[in-house]
Amino acid sequence: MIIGYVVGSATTQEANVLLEKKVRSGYYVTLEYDDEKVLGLVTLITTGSPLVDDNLNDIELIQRIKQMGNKIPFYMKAKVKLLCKLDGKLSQPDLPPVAGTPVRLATREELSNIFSEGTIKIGNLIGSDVEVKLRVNALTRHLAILAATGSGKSNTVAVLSSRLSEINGSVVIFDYHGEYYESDIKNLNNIEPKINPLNLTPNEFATLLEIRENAIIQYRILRRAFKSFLNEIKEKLNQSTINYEDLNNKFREYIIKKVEEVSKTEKRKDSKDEVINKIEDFLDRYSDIIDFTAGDVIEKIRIGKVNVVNLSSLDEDAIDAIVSHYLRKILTSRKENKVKRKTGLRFPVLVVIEEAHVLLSKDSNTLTKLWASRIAREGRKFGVGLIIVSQRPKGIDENILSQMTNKIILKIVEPADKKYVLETSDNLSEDIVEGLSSLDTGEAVIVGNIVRMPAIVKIDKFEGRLAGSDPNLIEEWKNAKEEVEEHSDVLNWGE
Ligand SMILES: Nc1ncnc2c1ncn2[C@@H]1O[C@H](COP(=O)(O)OP(=O)(O)OP(=O)(O)O)[C@@H](O)[C@H]1O
Repeated sequence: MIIGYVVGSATTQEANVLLEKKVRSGYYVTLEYDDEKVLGLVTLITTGSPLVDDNLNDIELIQRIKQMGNKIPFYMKAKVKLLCKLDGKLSQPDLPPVAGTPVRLATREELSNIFSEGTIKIGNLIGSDVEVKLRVNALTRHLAILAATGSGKSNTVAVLSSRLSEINGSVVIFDYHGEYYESDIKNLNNIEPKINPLNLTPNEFATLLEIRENAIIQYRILRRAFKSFLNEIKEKLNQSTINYEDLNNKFREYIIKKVEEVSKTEKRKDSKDEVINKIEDFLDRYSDIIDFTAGDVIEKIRIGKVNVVNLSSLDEDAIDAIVSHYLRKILTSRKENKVKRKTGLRFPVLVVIEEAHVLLSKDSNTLTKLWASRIAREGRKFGVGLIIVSQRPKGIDENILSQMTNKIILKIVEPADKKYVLETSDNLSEDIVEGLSSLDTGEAVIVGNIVRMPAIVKIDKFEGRLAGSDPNLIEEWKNAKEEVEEHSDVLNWGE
């Protein structure tokens, strides 16, 4: 069905179309010219009138035209981004369309050949029943899910991760707000956020204490003390002269005693004191995640599951400690498996980091950012993919965001966010980014190797229940009031 004709000047990237049928931005069209069929994407719709144009300043003239019962003539135009030739290879158009070239809505078959070739369905092209299926193997080149608050990030994560688990995928979600932990996502595997010091290397423990390797004396003291502690404990455990619960209660005392011992040969006392302060501080802040009875984090990750680490009860520093520890263990364990085959994590993992503008902030050096950067650089070779989620893209570290080859971008309104997303993406164009403000909830632009062409998609609604959604205040007040009235003899909340 012809919807209009090319007018004015055009390039191999873009053409303007005078419409005779109504369409909305996000629709796909085809143009046949130069013996080729070219796929286009409507990125902007404008209207105007040859009679009542911007120069008209006389309101009475309009009123008189309306009073004579005449309709004011108007036109609708579409800006069309030329995507590719429908030649199987989806190559770039060699020539622009000339004025008068007819423009048709792309057919279901034309669109299915491009967008329905992937492995897992994420939704449908906007305004159509053409399924959009993602090419899952491309996820090792990482993915960013970006959107303003309330636009559908969590829904997208839930749909994506549950469908990945249905094809035996292994996803680890660091659940910042506890939304997935209590949800009814299929194949859910909840993991308690614990770290067992016996599974830490001295370097890891130093990193958790934020003792950097360039703090040479402190690092040396801690490294010696922790190694000596590990050797002694492992010996006692072999002789079963100590139990794990006891360790949980006496860890602080044991490790500080070791620091005192190894520091005897050190000239500078202040370094020892600094190390003890960092240990005290660490255990004051992280005591609820240190657990000698906890197994190795890698052993808790299951294949074909959505492995959710509930971080909602922890503060930002503890979250950083846990997430960085997991990232480090996952990357090193996958490397181990690649080299030794028989040991280490035996399957690829996709790791979802929410609140990426906090944990991967461009303005701070979190422990998580250190390892997320390594995974962004090296993870592809070892089957570790990052999926970062944020409602404030401009707060994310530029190097990390620019390595997220794939993007699912829902509604973004803030100009600074849009500009930053455009600057850190080499597969997004200005006109597509401009259109982000007009997306409705659950509508997204998907770009990168996970799709063959930029896709404007209505993401499927997650069938299950996600926790963490906004509380129903009226409902909760009503229930609480009824409870007080029912038990007024024992309860006197808020009276
Ligand atoms: N694809 C969709 N189809 C229909 N409704 C959707 C879709 N995605 C999200 N919603 C609805 O929009 C609301 C917000 O969704 P969601 O919590 O996923 O957004 P969010 O960006 O994660 O929000 P926040 O930033 O607050 O976490 C929810 O009520 C959800 O049901």
